[in-house]
Order: sequence, then C-alpha cells, then structure tokens
Amino acid sequence: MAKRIAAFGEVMMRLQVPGYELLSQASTLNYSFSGTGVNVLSALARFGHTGYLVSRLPANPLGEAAISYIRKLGIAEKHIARGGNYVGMYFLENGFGVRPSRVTYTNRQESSFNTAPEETYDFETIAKNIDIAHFCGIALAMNDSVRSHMTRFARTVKEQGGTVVFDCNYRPSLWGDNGYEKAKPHIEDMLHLADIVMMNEKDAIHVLGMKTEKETRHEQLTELLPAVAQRYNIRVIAGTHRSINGDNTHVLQGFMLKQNIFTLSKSLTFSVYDRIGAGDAFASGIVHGESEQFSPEKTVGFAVAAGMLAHTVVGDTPMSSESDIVRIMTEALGDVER
Ligand SMILES: Nc1ncnc2c1ncn2[C@@H]1O[C@H](COP(=O)(O)OP(=O)(O)O)[C@@H](O)[C@H]1O
Ligand SMILES: O=C(O)C[C@@H](O)[C@H](O)C(=O)COP(=O)(O)O
Repeated sequence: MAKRIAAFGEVMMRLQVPGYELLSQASTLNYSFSGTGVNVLSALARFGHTGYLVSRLPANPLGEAAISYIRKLGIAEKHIARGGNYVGMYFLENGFGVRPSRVTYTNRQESSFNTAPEETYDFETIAKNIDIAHFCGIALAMNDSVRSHMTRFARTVKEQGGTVVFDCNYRPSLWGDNGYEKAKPHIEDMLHLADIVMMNEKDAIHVLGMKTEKETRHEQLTELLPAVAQRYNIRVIAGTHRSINGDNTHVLQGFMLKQNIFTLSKSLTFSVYDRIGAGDAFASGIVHGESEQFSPEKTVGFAVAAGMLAHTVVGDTPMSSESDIVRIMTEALGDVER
C-alpha cells in the first residue's frame, strides 16, 4: 500500500569534478543537489509513495535552485522551512582504477539545516500525517541541535504509531577524532527508537563496540546483528556487503534480518558509473518491500537490484522505477532498447 513518508535531512549541493581530474587539476565543476533524505524520497516517489522532505533551506536563489530540483523529483516541499544563509556542499572527485573516489565536505555546520533554531519544525503535525519517517547517521554527526530535532521527531512519530527508519551511515570524516566514542551514544538513541535499521557488522563492531571472535564478515554479521536487534528491539535490520574486483567491477550482496531469520540476496556483479547514493537506493528498496509486505526474499532482492541500478545513473539520486528494478531482477542484460 502506498505510504506517506517523511525524511529528515539536509539538502547538499554536490560539486563534481568532471571526468577523472582531481580538484587540483580541474577548472570547472558540475553541480547537482543531493542528501540522503532527497535520495530516499526520490526512490520512494518512483515506487508510488508520497515523500515529504523535512529540512531547511535559505530563502535565496540557492535555496530556490535546490527546491526546483526536489520538486522535479516528485518530493513534496511543504515541510521545508526557509531561513539561514547557506546550503551544505561537498566536492566529489571520481576515482579511476586503483584510485578511489573522494568526497570532501566543506563548512557544513553553517548551512541552513544545521543552524535551524529549536522550534523550526512542527513535528507534531508532520507526525500525525505520515506513516514512516526516515533518519540518517549523517545528520546525527552534525551538532547537538540537529540531534535534538532528530530524537524529538522520531519520538513523536513513535507516539503517533508511525514507523521509524534509521540508516547508520557512519562517515568517519564527519565524526572526526575519537569518532566512534562520540557517535555511539547518539547512534544508540536512534537505535532505541527505530523499527527498521540499515547497518552492517562494521557499525556493530566499531560504533557499538560489540565483540566477536569470528573472522569472516559474514560470520561476524550473523553473530552480531541478532544481538543488536534484541538489545535495541529492532524489527528489521538490513544492509549490504560490497567487494571490489581487480577489474573495478563491484559485487554487492544484500541481507535482511527479520524475526531472527537472515535472508541473503544473490551476489550481484556490475560495473560502476556513479557509486554515491547506492546505499540510499538499497534502503528505499527495503522500506518499499516492508510497506508492500513483500516476502523477505523479494524485499532484499528488490533492494539490492535497486542499489545496483543506482550505480549506473549519474548523480546521487536514484531514478529507477519499480518496473526497471523488477526487470533487472528477472531478465538478462540486453543490448540497446529501441
Ligand atoms: N569506518 C566505518 N566504521 C564503522 N561503520 C562503517 C564505516 N564505514 C562504513 N560503515 C558502515 O557500513 C555500512 C555501509 O557503508 P556505506 O559507506 O554507507 O556503504 P553503502 O553506500 O554501500 O551503504 C553503513 O551502515 C555504515 O555506517
Ligand atoms: O552528505 C549527505 O548528506 C549525503 C550525501 O553525501 C550522499 O548522498 C551520500 O552520502 C549517499 O550515501 P550512500 O547512498 O550510502 O552512498
């Protein structure tokens, strides 16, 4: 059934160096807009849900440009507050061969979203009119005021009987020195409130400090995640394992833990055009599968195929429809369609 979904998060301006040049070599940049909330809602709008972005943008031409972009993606703008002066930015240098892609965040703390005053958002009204709210660990890394918005909104959604989705999305560069220690209490606050969580064993080991004697990622995952689900009372935990082959193709396998049962997707191998936003596409697939009451096998298969397709589209924002994803799950790769 189509759901009303709100995502709380920052709209980012992505400044991408064209081709494979470094920032130090290039003289032009391509800009687009992004942010985990934008990405997740774009995907969910394509699957037939209604998406509301809960954010804050400046009342100036930059804010207008961001809103036009969001509108074009089919995301409802009525919960976007206006005020402050800046849009958060990040620079992207594309990797090539053995050189990985690189993201550099700039003075994000000063953005409209990260300086939003305490009473900016009417969480009561928003929570009464949605079914699901999505939150992300990137916003949690920002400052105490954003963290307070997040926990307040998530608590209000729970009080209204809604579903809380939380993507751990740990970004080392945003948490800084002793990042794991700083992040742990805040991630735990969100885990206690969440019904559906995106994470893998790295979050359990490094952020939550859980111990395991197991050596392979898969064994660590299957040992630790049921303990996480039990400790924080989480209904569904899902995520991916990625590996990168010598020929630069990536292998992605999705997993989902529900009612103490692990379901794994097929391992998909594919070439990568633009890797950023693939985790958000996967998360959207899980939210869609749960909303439509798909079986765990179908949900995780759908989510990983959505993640794979997001690697083939330029920009952070997933653009695939449900039928694009179902086709890729069921059909062999083909030549030009004409
Ligand atoms: N250095 C790290 N320490 C702890 N957890 C991490 C680290 N890097 C990534 N993770 C976690 O691993 C998971 C997947 O990472 P991510 O970079 O978001 O990949 P994807 O975009 O494929 O989802 C996320 O839940 C993230 O929090
Ligand atoms: O910084 C943000 O708020 C998000 C963007 O940097 C970007 O969209 C992103 O990190 C997406 O995450 P992924 O889907 O895990 O690649």
